[in-house]
Amino acid sequence: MAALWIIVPAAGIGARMQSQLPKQYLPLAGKTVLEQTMWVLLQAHHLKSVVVALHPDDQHFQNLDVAQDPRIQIVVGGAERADSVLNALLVIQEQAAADDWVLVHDAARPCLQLTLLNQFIDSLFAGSQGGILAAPVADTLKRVGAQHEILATQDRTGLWAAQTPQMFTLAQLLPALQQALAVGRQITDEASAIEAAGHALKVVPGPSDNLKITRPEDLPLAELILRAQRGI
Ligand SMILES: Nc1ccn([C@@H]2O[C@H](COP(=O)(O)OP(=O)(O)OP(=O)(O)O)[C@@H](O)[C@H]2O)c(=O)n1
Ligand SMILES: C[C@](O)(CO)[C@H](O)COP(=O)(O)O
Repeated sequence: MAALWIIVPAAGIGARMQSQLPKQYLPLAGKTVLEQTMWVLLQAHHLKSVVVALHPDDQHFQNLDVAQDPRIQIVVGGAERADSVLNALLVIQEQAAADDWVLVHDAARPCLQLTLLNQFIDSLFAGSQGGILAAPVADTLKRVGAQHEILATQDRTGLWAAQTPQMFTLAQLLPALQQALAVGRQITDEASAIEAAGHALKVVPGPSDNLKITRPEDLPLAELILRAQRGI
């Protein structure tokens, strides 16, 4: 029976957050951002293990209660998010079965609802095609220059904003990511590598509240979302 491995890229420095602490360790609804994310992921269907990619200098994770969960493994992250994911995949490859699945979810997306996570997993698990959560773009998109001048208004027909989780078979994801990085392709999500490798994938409509905490104003919004979701 195939199993699910989860990768949590958590090795970023959160520069856009402009905070002393890396954003994954900022307080959120009584815990840290990362703990809120891990609380959901550790309840995933078919879960075998969660591999968390940490910054080489991370001194925070070891102090979290969740770090004691025996299903969690730690790997050193890389220079870019894709490098962190690749490092985790190489650890998983040593332990996984050929038909196992890998789900990647950003540490910075703590508002993913458990019911949605497991619906997403169950919708893909019995098939062979991977998939991503995404939401159709709702705003008019402008291409803006360095002086904040409008360069063009982009046609947003058919444009969706990719989120995480993104889930693919290990057999597809590892070689696709290795190949994309080897040729210097700009990889900002796993689907980019899968697309470049010519694999089909499904887009599963995701909610607009599955936000990625990126800038300071995102944290109070995430607090409101989580407290509303969990009744805290
Ligand atoms: N080398 C990196 C860079 C990012 N990430 C992780 O990838 C997720 C999404 O990346 P992003 O929101 O860009 O986080 P940061 O890179 O920390 O933010 P910034 O770009 O503002 O520094 C985050 O959970 C982050 O910790 C990672 O594991 N390894
Ligand atoms: C993976 C991702 O969250 C999908 O939208 C996004 O690409 C991460 O980008 P970042 O610049 O690493 O935050």
